[in-house]
Amino acid sequence: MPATPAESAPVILGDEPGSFPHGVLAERHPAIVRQVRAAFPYGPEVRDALDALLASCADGVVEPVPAGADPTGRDRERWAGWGMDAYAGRSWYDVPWLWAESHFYRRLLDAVGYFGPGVWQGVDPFRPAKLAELDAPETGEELAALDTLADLPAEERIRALLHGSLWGNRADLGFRLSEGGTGTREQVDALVADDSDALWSLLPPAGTGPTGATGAATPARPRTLCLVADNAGRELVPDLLLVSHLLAEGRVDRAVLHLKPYPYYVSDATPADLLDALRRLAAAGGTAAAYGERLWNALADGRVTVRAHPFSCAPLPYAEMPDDLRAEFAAATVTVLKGDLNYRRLVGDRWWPPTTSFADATGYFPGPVAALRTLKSDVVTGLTAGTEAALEASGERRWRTSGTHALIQVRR
Ligand SMILES: O=P(O)(O)OC[C@@]1(O)O[C@H](CO)[C@@H](O)[C@@H]1O
Repeated sequence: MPATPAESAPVILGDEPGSFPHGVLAERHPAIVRQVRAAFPYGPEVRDALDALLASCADGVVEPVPAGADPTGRDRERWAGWGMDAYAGRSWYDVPWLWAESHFYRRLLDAVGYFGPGVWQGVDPFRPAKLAELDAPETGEELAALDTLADLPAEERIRALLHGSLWGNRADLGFRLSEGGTGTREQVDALVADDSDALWSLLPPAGTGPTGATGAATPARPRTLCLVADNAGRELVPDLLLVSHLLAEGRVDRAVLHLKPYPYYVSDATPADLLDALRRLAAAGGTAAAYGERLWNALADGRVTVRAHPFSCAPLPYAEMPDDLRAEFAAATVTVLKGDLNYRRLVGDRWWPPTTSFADATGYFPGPVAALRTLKSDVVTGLTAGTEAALEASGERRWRTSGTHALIQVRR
């Protein structure tokens, strides 16, 4: 029997040396600052600001967003609403880890002058890394492999596309900084939970209606997929292929792509990254270009829309989402959240017992919801006791954080 979520599951902090969250604050963040410092010929002012952030990573504190720090002038107010007053002046290590990480990316963008005014306004500090990945030979190979999909039976084809999108989540540039590798470490094709049948029951092919939780057919209405994207490049590309395929099969009539309003967690996809991905699909030729063209047309005629909601970069769980976002998700046939960070925000960044029911943890979500995620942090719910025991017995100590395992979880 899965456990029921207890409000008391402790919120994850980064205060325990040797833990994964502590390592992110103490090692990953400084590595990111150094990478950004080397990415562009920033002048002395930016370099000094980056050095100050680097020093702060070791023993600094949360600092309020400077007044007028963004062109809209609303960000300071937003951060106040997101808990800044409670956390300003406290150590990075003593506030919720999710909050500290999000604050780090906001501080980094301030340091590089992203919010301007000035020459660096709007320049994505992670763009060189994102483009290198998009233009890497491996990306070309993955896109060329798409040509062979046509030979597969329809069910296998869509499964391959779903798994491409799922495992594309390993393409997380922040994660690779920590792993110190190229990301080519052998992928253990291990799903710790697989509710893909439930996902397809929500999105059956055209002409067949979706079934409700009881299995009964639900009345026909335009089917809308909300895809809350994660990383750009080698994750966004397979996400787009999946969306294009779902449109082609009439499994969805519309899609809303939720992207980040500004660079975040190194490689999270922004609207500019979407354009780069479409460009890459077009350049690939063959089947990939055809998939890309279909998506281009759907964007042009409004069947696919793009959102970059400020809450997408909020340091809070989705349980605290604002009403306008709640209404959008409520109207969707299903909302698919990609990746590890979205998963943490979906179920709450807490030390849940792994057998906590996913349905209960996401019970607040305003409509059917699915998570496609490789495991890159300690949070996990919805495992059976048997799966948890097998993982613990496997001898693979870092099954929660190494990205070798993945899950497809659905709450209808
Ligand atoms: O959301 P993503 O791209 O799948 O992963 C984000 C990530 O790399 O960053 C966080 C640590 O910084 C963890 O949630 C996770 O390991």
